[in-house]
Amino acid sequence: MNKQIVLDLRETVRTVPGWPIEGVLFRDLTTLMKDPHALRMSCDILFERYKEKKIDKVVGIDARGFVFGAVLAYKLGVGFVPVRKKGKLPYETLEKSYDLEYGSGTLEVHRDAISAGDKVVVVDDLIATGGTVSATVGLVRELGGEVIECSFLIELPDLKGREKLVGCPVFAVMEFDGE
Ligand SMILES: O=P(O)(O)OC[C@H]1O[C@H](OP(=O)(O)OP(=O)(O)O)[C@H](O)[C@@H]1O
Ligand SMILES: Nc1ncnc2[nH]cnc12
Repeated sequence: MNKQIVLDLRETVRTVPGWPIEGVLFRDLTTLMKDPHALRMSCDILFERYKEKKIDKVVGIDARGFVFGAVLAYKLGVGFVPVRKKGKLPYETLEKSYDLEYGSGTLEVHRDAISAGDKVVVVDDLIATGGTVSATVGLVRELGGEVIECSFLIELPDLKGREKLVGCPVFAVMEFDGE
């Protein structure tokens, strides 16, 4: 019988102060990802949460949302849709601009990636100000998709990101304060 591995996932996240700009406490998930038990536990938590929800597609946000989103899609047996930083997708796209904790940007999705009525879960590694995910939810809804929930490994509650997601449930595996 497999020995159960009890692990505090929070301890596998590395904090890097002052990156990419002064004043930011960067929560680095590469240390969680390189730990096989932490990676598996994180992905299993997401799978258990959505396995009965009749999800049609997982939307993952460039770039760190691709890691967890693709695993979730594989485990659910559904398709994966990448929402990418502007200029990376080759076919017809829809785009939205957004602000985040340390900058701004534009996200794109292929216009044919989501069909009207698709039940979608949006996955990213982290929600801070919520700018990135609210732009993503806007793209999914414009294509006729229904966002069942936005799902993260980490929420930074001090930055009040979930307040930007009106009418959209938010789930996070862990929370980290600003200090
Ligand atoms: O809630 P917000 O304030 O919008 O911030 C959260 C976003 O910031 C990070 O991505 P980043 O833009 O640094 O890109 P990366 O995943 O390519 O590193 C993170 O992966 C989220 O996508
Ligand atoms: N503090 C933070 N750590 C990691 N990723 C982020 N994205 C936005 N803010 C972040």
